[in-house]
Amino acid sequence: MTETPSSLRLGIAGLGTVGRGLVRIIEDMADLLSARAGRRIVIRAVSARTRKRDRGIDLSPYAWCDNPVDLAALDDVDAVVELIGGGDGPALALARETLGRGKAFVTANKALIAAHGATLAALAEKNGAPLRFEAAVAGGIPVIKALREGLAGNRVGGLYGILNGTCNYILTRMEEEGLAFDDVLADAQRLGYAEADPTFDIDGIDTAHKTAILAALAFGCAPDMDAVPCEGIRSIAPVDIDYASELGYRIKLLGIARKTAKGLETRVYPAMVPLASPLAQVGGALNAVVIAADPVGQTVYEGFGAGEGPTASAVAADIIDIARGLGGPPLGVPAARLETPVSIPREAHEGRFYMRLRVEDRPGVMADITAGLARAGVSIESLLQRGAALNGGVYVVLTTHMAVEAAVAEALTLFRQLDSVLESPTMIRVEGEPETPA
Ligand SMILES: NC(=O)c1ccc[n+]([C@@H]2O[C@H](COP(=O)([O-])OP(=O)(O)OC[C@H]3O[C@@H](n4cnc5c(N)ncnc54)[C@H](O)[C@@H]3O)[C@@H](O)[C@H]2O)c1
Ligand SMILES: N[C@@H](CCO)C(=O)O
Ligand code: NA
Repeated sequence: MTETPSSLRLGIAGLGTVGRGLVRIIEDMADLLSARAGRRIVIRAVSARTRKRDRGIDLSPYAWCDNPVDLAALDDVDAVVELIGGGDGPALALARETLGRGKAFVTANKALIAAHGATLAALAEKNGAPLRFEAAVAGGIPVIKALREGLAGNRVGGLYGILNGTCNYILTRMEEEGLAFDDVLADAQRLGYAEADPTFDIDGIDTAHKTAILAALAFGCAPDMDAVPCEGIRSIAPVDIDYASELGYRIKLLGIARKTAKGLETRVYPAMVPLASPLAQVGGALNAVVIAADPVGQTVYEGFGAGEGPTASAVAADIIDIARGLGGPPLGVPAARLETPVSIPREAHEGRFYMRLRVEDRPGVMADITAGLARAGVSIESLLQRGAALNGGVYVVLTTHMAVEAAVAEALTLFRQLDSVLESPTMIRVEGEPETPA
């Protein structure tokens, strides 16, 4: 008689959007999951802030822990799933306790992995405990697996990602419906896309967490938030969305990681991407990642990066991997072999730029602007002046050829000193597509 493998017994911490979704998948798809995993996947215990809340799921079959960290010590829990959130606090304590005991740890928490990914990976490896975090980046899109496994036979040149559903949803509705930023944010929060603190979404911090993790997997380094200068979408005005479209672009919040001859550049900023590029087609709450690698070339991944079902499905996939006994270093290479790359500073970034200035409509103003650009060493690609702008003056909109960010910053400083420039100029970076390694 063949022996039936024992079930994989879970403790789940956090029963909010993702936790509830995971309980539903495990209950509703039990047979399919066990067929794929080769053993039953069962929930033994759960933890959340309040026990009584109506979540639309029956928790009565499961043991309850007031303190999520207690899940790790339960004898009938083999793997802990952390769906609380936060870079420190109970999530970190639970990760340390679980991995320290040699048990598997699954999380959707990008803040945690971005801050502590390397030390947790080292702890996991030391104790022979699996550590998985597919849902942490681009939710339901299997992009962690793509980088760690599917593309393992490639050298990555660069990757661009639309990694925050909330921001993409806001930018899309602003463009399509001409709505104000604040009205659309409230809708994204209602739909369960936004972080507990939505400033993490809007100010690009969530995208920076995810970019740091993708960079680590792509380039074999520790996730490093300090190396990801980050700007969000608060300052994106409807007028820039319109000019972008006129110039053949669409504005997207991008997480970027690319290796150049000078080092590794990781950045988060809203950028104009060509309308014909894959990222420009990604609307609403969808996420997408474009990876350029050698020898495979460009690969594109798109899908829902947030929301109950998509995110929980990625957590379920990690659990199945653990049940199957799939191992390997959590960050693709052993923690002891993670490199510390030279990080390209913000001001050394080379690229193309869009600028919009509201200026007085009188002779000589255009000459002042072009003189400022010449003094800073920035070459103009296109320059256009538009009729009356709000509150008097006219808009001058220009794009540059390749320029160094420090030079563009100098030009902007010079513009601010001109009497004819009526408000602080707007600058948005212009991107193409990631490049395969030279
Ligand atoms: N919502 C999404 O679409 C999404 C997508 C990808 C990743 N994530 C990540 O998944 C994680 C969970 O997100 P969410 O949207 O489900 O959050 P949520 O706010 O909906 O749920 C959080 C849960 O954690 C519980 N919790 C909070 N503090 C706790 C504590 N001290 N002890 C025990 N339980 C505690 C809460 O009671 C709640 O059940 C976060 O790391 C988030 O970044 C979310
Ligand atoms: N707040 C995130 C959730 C997914 O990580 C988003 O909007 O994409
Ligand atoms: Na994912």
